[in-house]
Amino acid sequence: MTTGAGDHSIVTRGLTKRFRGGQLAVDDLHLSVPRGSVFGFLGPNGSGKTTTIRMLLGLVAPTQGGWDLLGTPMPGGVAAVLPRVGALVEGPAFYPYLSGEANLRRYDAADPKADPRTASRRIGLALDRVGLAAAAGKRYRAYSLGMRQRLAIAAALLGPRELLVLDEPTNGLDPQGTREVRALVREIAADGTTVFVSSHLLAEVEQMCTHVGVMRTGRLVAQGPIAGLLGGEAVTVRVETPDTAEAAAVLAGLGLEGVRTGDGQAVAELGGHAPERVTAALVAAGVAVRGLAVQRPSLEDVFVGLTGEGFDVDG
Ligand SMILES: Nc1ncnc2c1ncn2[C@@H]1O[C@H](COP(=O)(O)OP(=O)(O)OP(=O)(O)O)[C@@H](O)[C@H]1O
Repeated sequence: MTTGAGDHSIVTRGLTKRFRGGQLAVDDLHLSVPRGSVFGFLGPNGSGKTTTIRMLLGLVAPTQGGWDLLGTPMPGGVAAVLPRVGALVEGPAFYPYLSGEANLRRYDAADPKADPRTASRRIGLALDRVGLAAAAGKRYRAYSLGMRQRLAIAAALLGPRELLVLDEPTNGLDPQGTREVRALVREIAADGTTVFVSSHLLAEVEQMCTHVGVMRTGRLVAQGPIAGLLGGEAVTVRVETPDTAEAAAVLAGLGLEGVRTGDGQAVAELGGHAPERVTAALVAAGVAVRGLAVQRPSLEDVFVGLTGEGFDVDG
């Protein structure tokens, strides 16, 4: 199926960045971020995520390649498009002794494109959107880590946005703050804003995103809907038993594929078989079943399958 530019919030064509020292930070990137998606831009530290985001926002010039934001070729369209894009790349510096609201006022006043006549309304909406309306008058220094990051996201939402770009928004947060930010990202997406969010945490992307692009040393090794990437991996059934040969025979007899044994286990691809039928067949054949587990593929399995390497899942 071919898709028009209007279906995608971000499209890049061979986007490449070589720094002056010769470092190839981003290498021939072809990204397609569908409108309405929560797109997880996943990769270990140093894989080129921030450099890509900086190029997308026109903060650093690519060495090669082109890109569209919201259907408009860049960098020519920067002035027209950027007001419709919210971004959190390096968190804005907030004043500790000012309230959240006063900080947003200062931030907004420093933006020459922002209309001061609508500032109060826009600030109110942004605070409300990130769940800080009740804490708007509190000093920033009294905010929790999660509240601080939500205020930074509010700063990116001081106008109606079609696309929100967040660079590692949960970095440095405590577990509570991380949960708050993840929930907020999902809410913003539910409002219809496309969210492009970078992360080095597989589990986070798996929980928060509909789509993923996987970076490895400057190259995009996979992209697409998470469900599609996971769908390529088999669901397996793992039987713990002293009778591995008998169990394997039962699994093969049921028509399961990829049957293998070892280490007190018989393993096979579950295919379309119901786990309860498999269990019943094993028991009926007199196999001593100590345990039976159905393992669904995770994004980590997909990642390891793609790159042959593990991933720093815990950050
Ligand atoms: N201004 C620069 N000059 C030279 N090299 C740079 C510059 N900025 C980034 N790099 C290098 O480019 C590579 C990609 O860095 P980048 O910050 O884009 O990765 P990242 O995936 O965002 O990682 P992190 O999460 O650690 O920021 C790294 O090897 C980095 O050292």
